[in-house]
Amino acid sequence: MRKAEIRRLEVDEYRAAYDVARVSQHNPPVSTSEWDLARHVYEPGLAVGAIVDGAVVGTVNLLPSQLTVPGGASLPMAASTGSGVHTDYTRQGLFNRLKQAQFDTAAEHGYLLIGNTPAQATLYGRFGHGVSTQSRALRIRKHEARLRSEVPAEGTVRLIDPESSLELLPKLYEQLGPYRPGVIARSAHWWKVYWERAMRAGQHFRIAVHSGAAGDDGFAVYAAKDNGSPGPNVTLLVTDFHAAGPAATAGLWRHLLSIDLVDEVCVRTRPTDELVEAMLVDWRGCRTHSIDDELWLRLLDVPAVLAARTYCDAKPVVLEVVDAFRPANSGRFRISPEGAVPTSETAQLTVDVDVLAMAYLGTTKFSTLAGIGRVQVAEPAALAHADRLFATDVASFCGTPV
Ligand SMILES: CC(=O)SCCNC(=O)CCNC(=O)[C@H](O)C(C)(C)COP(=O)(O)OP(=O)(O)OC[C@H]1O[C@@H](n2cnc3c(N)ncnc32)[C@H](O)[C@@H]1OP(=O)(O)O
Repeated sequence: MRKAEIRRLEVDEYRAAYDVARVSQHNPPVSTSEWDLARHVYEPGLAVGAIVDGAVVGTVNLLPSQLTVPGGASLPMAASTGSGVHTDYTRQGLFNRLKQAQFDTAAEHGYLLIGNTPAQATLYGRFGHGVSTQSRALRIRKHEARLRSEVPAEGTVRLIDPESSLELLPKLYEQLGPYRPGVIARSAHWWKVYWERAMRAGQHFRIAVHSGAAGDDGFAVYAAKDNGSPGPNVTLLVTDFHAAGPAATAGLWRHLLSIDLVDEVCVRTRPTDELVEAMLVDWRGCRTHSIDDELWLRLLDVPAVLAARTYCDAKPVVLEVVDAFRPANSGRFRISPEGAVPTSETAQLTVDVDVLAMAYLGTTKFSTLAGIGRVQVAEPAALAHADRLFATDVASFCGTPV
């Protein structure tokens, strides 16, 4: 078997790399018209390829972003996208080598973390990625979904046309800011690749924008799906829903639940602590379809990432982090309400770097992870302290596919 060279890709190799990733996920090669927008997923120096005889046979890529962490800081994060290896080259260690090169590339460009929403849940743990946010998929039966009278009815909702959304949505999303831990920045390129491309593909999206006293403060994107029932009624599938505050959230729900000729409203990703059930006269009108893994994080610089978030009031804990894939990233830290600093004290708790990713945004407790054997516990009392230190006021939520 010919030995592959692993290296950064040149601009004229991006399209071939994009096709490797697409074909590995059973999609046809990109058309020329689609490529015009899809090419924006590539930024100079961030794509890596496995090359055999001058051809790309495997690839990984990064899209610049930022991650909101507890306390409100935004950290430089690169979103991992466009990964794949040609079927005739799989299981020869290429992806292993590509991931090493991807992590080096991200670190050299100053990214502290990599985030992704992977196609396979069994693949990424070995490379140190862990589930850092979870989201809830909901199904609401429209005829049972009368809102309680106490639900805020302040602002207004207007529909905007897809063309105006190209300018308005990116501005509005940015304006919403770091409103929850887990929210990530969407670059101009993200909007081209993920929004403009879907829109230009002819899908009939409707876009509702909520305005409160201070202006636009939330939006929901939805499309009607034939649900096979007799008659004109459809299912509304909400694919993108962001609102910074309770009034905007309530206003957008009010709009979605008021649309005629609808049997049910399905929303793919909402924060796990949003209690839509309690907004309804009939609690059971809203059902959880699933709780899903959402953003997976790979902490590339553990000291910097731990130092960047705030911690709640609790006794300090000495935490050891083991990174088998990037050993220089391992270390021991004293974590207290004042922050996280390296220490040589004896570790009370020890975790792998993917386990730290699960706890980092407050999504999963150390005590839960210890119960399933993912934390080495030298001092049991430290588990409750770690749970409190890493807790967040609101559930982390991303709501952006990458
Ligand atoms: C958005 C995304 O998530 S893209 C990533 C998922 N992409 C796809 O699934 C597309 C189709 N598949 C592929 O392109 C390739 O098979 C990949 C990317 C999944 C793996 O690439 P390969 O070059 O075959 O992986 P490689 O040989 O380096 O194996 C790396 C490690 O992952 C393991 N592995 C490989 N594929 C899988 C898998 N599907 N599930 C679980 N583990 C896997 C290997 O056993 C190996 O483990 P080890 O280091 O402990 O021995």
